Formats: sequence, structure tokens, C-alpha cells
Amino acid sequence: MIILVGYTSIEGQTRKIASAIAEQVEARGHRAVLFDVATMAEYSLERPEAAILCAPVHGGRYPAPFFDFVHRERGWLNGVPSAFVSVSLMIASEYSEEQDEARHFADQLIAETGWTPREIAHVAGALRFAEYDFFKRWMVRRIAAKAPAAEGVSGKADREFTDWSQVAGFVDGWLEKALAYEP
Ligand SMILES: Cc1cc2nc3c(=O)[nH]c(=O)nc-3n(C[C@H](O)[C@H](O)[C@H](O)COP(=O)(O)O)c2cc1C
Repeated sequence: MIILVGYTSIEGQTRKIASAIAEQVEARGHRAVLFDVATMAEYSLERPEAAILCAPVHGGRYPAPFFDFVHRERGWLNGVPSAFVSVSLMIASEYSEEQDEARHFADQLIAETGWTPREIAHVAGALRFAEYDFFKRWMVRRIAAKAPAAEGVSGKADREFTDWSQVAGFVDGWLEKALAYEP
């Protein structure tokens, strides 16, 4: 199968996740087309038979280029097996209301774009203080303060929360279903 692994990433963690997914897809004998939806580079080489899209939550929403891509491409996306990987920090919270908030972003994207991915994974992202300017550091500390699983990040140390075995398990499960899909 030719599988589009589309992503957008502001700080790099979602790109890292999408790259790992593309590698896994190829390791399972498929062809992955890794594609940054913000640049539109490399897309339209071939018609993908399935798609897995990944995007981070920033300031309570997904980046605009990602939203626009999903909205524009929803027609064919809904005709193939597709999955969404939502990357956020709130999903790492120990409070269920905050995890619900993180899940809500994906529900909102689906409601607003009309894309209906068959599977959704909520994956914890990373904090990269070294790369943030003052405003981002301030904003991220506020978010981290609401996510006690992210305790210890109130300083300046970078930290990755992504559960790589969760990502790998999700991709394998989805691939199995995608192969069985009949339009
Ligand atoms: C400026 C900024 C705003 C963020 N806003 C949110 C948010 O509203 N909710 C949330 O759960 N995580 C938020 N995060 C955490 C990001 O989702 C997390 O850092 C993720 O790994 C970023 O992905 P990226 O590196 O691909 O851009 C924010 C991070 C930054 C830097």
C-alpha cells in the first residue's frame, strides 16, 4: 500500500513522530510518503491508498496549514482508511478533565473539517525550552502547570513525553484494519 504520512510540526516533535511512523510503515512492507502539509513539498507524487495524519495542539488548536489541508482533502481522505495522531501536552495530565480537553481538539477538527478518520490516537508531545522565546516559555509553563505528569518541567530542561510503544502499537493496529478495508 502507498500510505501518506502527512504532518505539521512547529517545534519538531510531531515531525519526529511522523518520521517514526513512516519508518514503521516501510518496515511492514508498505510505501510511506512522508509529507509536511505546511510546505506541500513531495505531495501528489502518487495517489495514496491510505493516510495517517499527525498534528500538534498549539494554543488550543491545530496549526492553520494542517486544518486547511484536512478541509481541502477531506473528500478523498474519507474514501480511504485514515487515522489521526493528535499530539498535545494535556493528554499527559493525570486529570481526566484535562485529558478530555485534549481529546476535544480532535473532535472539533473532525466537526469543522468533515474528515472522519477511523482511528484517533492522542499522543503526548515534548517540551523544548531551549527553542522557545519568552512568550512560548511562559505559555508552556502555564500548560505544564496544569499537567502534573509534566512535573519537573517548570525549569528549563527539555523533556519528551511521547510514549513510543503507544505510537507503534497504534500504527500496527491501524495497518491491520487498513489492509482489511473495502471501500
Ligand atoms: C506555544 C505552545 C503552545 C502550546 N499549546 C498547547 C495547548 O494548548 N494544549 C496542549 O495540550 N499542548 C500545548 N502545547 C504542547 C505541544 O502540543 C507539544 O509541545 C508538542 O510536542 C508540540 O509539537 P511540535 O513539536 O510538533 O510543534 C503547546 C506548546 C507550545 C510550544
